[in-house]
Amino acid sequence: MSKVKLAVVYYSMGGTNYQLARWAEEGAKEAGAEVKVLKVPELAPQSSIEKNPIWKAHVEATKDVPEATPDDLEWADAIIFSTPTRFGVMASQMKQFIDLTGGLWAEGKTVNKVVSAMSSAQNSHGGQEATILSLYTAMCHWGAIIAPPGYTDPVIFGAGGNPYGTTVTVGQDGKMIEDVQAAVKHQAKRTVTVAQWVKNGNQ
Ligand SMILES: Cc1cc2nc3c(=O)[nH]c(=O)nc-3n(C[C@H](O)[C@H](O)[C@H](O)COP(=O)(O)O)c2cc1C
Repeated sequence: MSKVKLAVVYYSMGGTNYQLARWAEEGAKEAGAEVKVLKVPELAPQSSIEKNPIWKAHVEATKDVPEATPDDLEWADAIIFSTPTRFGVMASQMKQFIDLTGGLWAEGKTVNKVVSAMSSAQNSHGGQEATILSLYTAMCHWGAIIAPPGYTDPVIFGAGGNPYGTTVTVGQDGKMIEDVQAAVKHQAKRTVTVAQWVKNGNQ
């Protein structure tokens, strides 16, 4: 059986979704996948980043994380997305990245990618599910196979119980107020498992 190739594609301003992406990487590696953690390209003007010390520090801390490209999606059997909730939908940086996959889509190369999504928001009911669904809507157009966690493991109940994908609430100080590490790792393992079925199921 050949190894599942997983791309964890994230956007983060303050580090939350970056941390979710790293936990997903750990979970997927434990499940035997080959993993790339990739950030989507920034769209905000440098002047906005400079005015926000937390944002500026995060950009600096993650400067060595490679930027995601459509080639990475072609490489991947599975993709886990992680994006902050922004006015109830995915961050524009993530949407722009998805919008640049039109060429891959036209060649039929987005079909049967196994996908799953995670998010964070400042309020416990601030639009997390809507954000994940905004990603899953685009995934239907890709012809991707959406692998939500559902309630496939008890850890989900201990992490806010979101069956659409792991989500976490961040306080005013930018720190996560729930412990979702185990839920993220479970979601990553499940994504790899489903991708394994799709990739090797006919062998
Ligand atoms: C422009 C903007 C819009 C946001 N919209 C929402 C929102 O609709 N609901 C919410 O609870 N939090 C909202 N937030 C807070 C972000 O979701 C929160 O800062 C983010 O999840 C932190 O993730 P990060 O550390 O990876 O950047 C918003 C933040 C910004 C900057």
